Amino acid sequence: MAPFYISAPGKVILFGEHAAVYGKPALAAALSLRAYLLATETNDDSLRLEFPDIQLSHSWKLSELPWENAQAHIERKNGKPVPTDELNPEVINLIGEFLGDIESTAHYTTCLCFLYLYLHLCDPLVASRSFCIRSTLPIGAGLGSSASAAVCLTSTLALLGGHIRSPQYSEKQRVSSENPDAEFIDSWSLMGEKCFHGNPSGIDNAVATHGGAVMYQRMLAPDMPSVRTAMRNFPPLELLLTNTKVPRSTAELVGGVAKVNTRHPKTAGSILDAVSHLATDAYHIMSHPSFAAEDRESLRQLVNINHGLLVALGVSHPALEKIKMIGDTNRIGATKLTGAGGGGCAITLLNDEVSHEVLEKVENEFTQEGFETFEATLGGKGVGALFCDNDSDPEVFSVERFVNFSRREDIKNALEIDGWKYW
Ligand SMILES: Nc1ncnc2c1ncn2[C@@H]1O[C@H](COP(=O)(O)OP(=O)(O)OP(=O)(O)O)[C@@H](O)[C@H]1O
Ligand SMILES: C[C@@](O)(CCO)CC(=O)[O-]
Ligand SMILES: [Mg+2]
Repeated sequence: MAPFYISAPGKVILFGEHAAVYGKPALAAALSLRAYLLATETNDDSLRLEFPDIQLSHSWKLSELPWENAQAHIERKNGKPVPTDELNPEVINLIGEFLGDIESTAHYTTCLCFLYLYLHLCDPLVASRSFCIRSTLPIGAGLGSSASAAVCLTSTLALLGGHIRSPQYSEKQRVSSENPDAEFIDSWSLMGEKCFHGNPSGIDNAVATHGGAVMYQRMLAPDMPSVRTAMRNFPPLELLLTNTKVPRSTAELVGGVAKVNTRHPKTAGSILDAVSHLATDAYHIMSHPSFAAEDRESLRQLVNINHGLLVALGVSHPALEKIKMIGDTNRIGATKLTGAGGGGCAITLLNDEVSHEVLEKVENEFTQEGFETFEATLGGKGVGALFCDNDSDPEVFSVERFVNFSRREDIKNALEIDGWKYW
């Protein structure tokens, strides 16, 4: 199969992060920053991962991977592998011996995610390949980078394994609003997210798959499907996205909230219920056909309340509080952490008519603190593919060039081109 790209967006959680893990509703929107995966055939008996964004280059001999042994433990329905509530322990054990030489947690979880999805979705008869991922998203910053990577890996391996068709078929199906291939990608990328952080709600991979903006609610009963409500009239929001650049792990932060919930169940329960109410209120406000100034003011109020509740759960960070303090001092709007917190990004819902001078002053203060602000739009496309055909510029599909891009804008300029098709 000729080289091809898969791309999936990151996300911004507007309301409801962490509460989403406990089955409360949360609102999130696709971000215009994305992950891109280039799949190319190699002429040796290997599967090669080139993930320069996390300084990972790793390969396995295709013939040595336990594909056959794994099949005995994989449930299939109509020939397709069935996702499970928990990671399949037998398959995890089989993978374990192929990860022994990997020390860093980020490398380990990424290789675990790849091998878990490969053994379930791909087919060893697929020629040996190289898989390279690059992101215009900041990694580990609360913008869904793990989910966008998981959706890229899932879509690539499911396409190679014959479990989904290329997206031009889905474009025809969209008329019937059925999109089995996108649902397959969504459900299997959740398995990928489980490799990254154990107990994901599914909101990140849902947005990375389907794009747009959603109210999402995980159902806690096993086998109960989550509820994803597309927000069709997503209102234009003036948002500032600021990265503290403080590294952190979603797995650890989600684990920290679980400890609070175990030690103080009633208190934590009241906090999570309050987040549930504000997320539901925000959904109704954002769904108003005539989204007006008082609606924007109500949303900013809910942003401040949501941030306070996340502080109470212990997932803020002094750098996030610094962003909030600078923003509040200059009255630019309402600021909250987004994603798992503990560092990473904050979003500010800007006040109406904030002057350019004030915004420039604030952004200079952020820069002096070592923070990075992002221009980004919300509500864009979900997972898509770009195939190399006779009319394609071979340079676009050069692994060498793709691996060596050193700036986000180089990736963006090279790949925001015509020809992409979306599931
Ligand atoms: N471009 C990439 N290449 C390889 N691995 C990646 C890439 N982007 C993300 N990852 C994997 O995802 C991990 C970061 O996931 P994590 O869930 O901690 O942060 P996030 O997804 O950016 O934030 P949040 O989950 O709060 O939205 C990285 O350590 C790495 O293992
Ligand atoms: C913190 C969390 O709510 C969002 C992470 O982006 C975890 C999840 O919902 O999977
Ligand atoms: Mg993540």
